[in-house]
Amino acid sequence: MPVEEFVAGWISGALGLVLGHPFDTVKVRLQTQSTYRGIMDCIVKTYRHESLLGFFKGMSFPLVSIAVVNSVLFGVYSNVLLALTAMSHQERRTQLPSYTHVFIAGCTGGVIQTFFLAPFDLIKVRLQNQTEPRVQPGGPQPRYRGPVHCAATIFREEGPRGLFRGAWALMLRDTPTLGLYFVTYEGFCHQNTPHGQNPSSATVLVAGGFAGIASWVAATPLDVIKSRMQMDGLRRREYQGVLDCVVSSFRQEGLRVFFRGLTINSARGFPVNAVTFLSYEYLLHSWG
Ligand SMILES: CN(C)C(=N)NCCC[C@H](N)C(=O)O
Repeated sequence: MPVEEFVAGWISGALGLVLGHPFDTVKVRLQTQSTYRGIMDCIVKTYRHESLLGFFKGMSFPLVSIAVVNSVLFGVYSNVLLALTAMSHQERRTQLPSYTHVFIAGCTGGVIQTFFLAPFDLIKVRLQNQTEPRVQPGGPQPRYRGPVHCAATIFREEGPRGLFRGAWALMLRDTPTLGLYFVTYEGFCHQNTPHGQNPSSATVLVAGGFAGIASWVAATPLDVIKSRMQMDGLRRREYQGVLDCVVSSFRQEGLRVFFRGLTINSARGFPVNAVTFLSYEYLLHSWG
């Protein structure tokens, strides 16, 4: 099992995360809180109330975890594709495997990375939704004092299964969309690269960006449900499950609720994944 894909996935995922975390914080707040009138209102209030640091709340954990998650995602994808097509990463650069095999490998990576992502994503969402300004001595203490305290508090108050709250919604969100993610990337690279050559850096950047947009547009409806399921259980349980959350959200807020965060997901998805794929390809090429 080639290890370099896992390491390249680790490094490229961390680079993409730092670039995209402020977008992600605004998105999560728009999806789970009704106090903001829109993206700009959320950005202005967050900056005014919490300074620039407010946009980076909940990032320390994902910086560790996204590296692991991205490592698992790219490593599993690449090795499943190797098993399906008997083509190495380098061979695949010049000879496109079937879209079916790419989709299957992407979905497999999506399922497996969920097990690693679920607890970390839960902690990220819980911390991102804490809108208190930086703690002043004697001021109101936020519920969670940091990622480790958040994990310990969830474990104590909601039990070990509490750390996997929203995991089913996360798996339903990520499995098909990660298949689409890799199909979009591989297809765009193949369509825009002369036969037998490696894609240029510009092609990889644009292909990665489009893959990010395509996957996040498809993922946004379940992304909203996932975030709401993760915030459920903080006080009294509001939802009996994913389907109940979907029906209840639709009944209360209409179809538009499933597209909350779509703009910001798309705006974030392009640069984050352009950087992720470019660094991933660069690292594998340099380790060639
Ligand atoms: C749920 N969806 C759509 C995805 N996970 N798409 C793959 C992009 C992953 C990347 N680390 C990012 O955060 O954009």
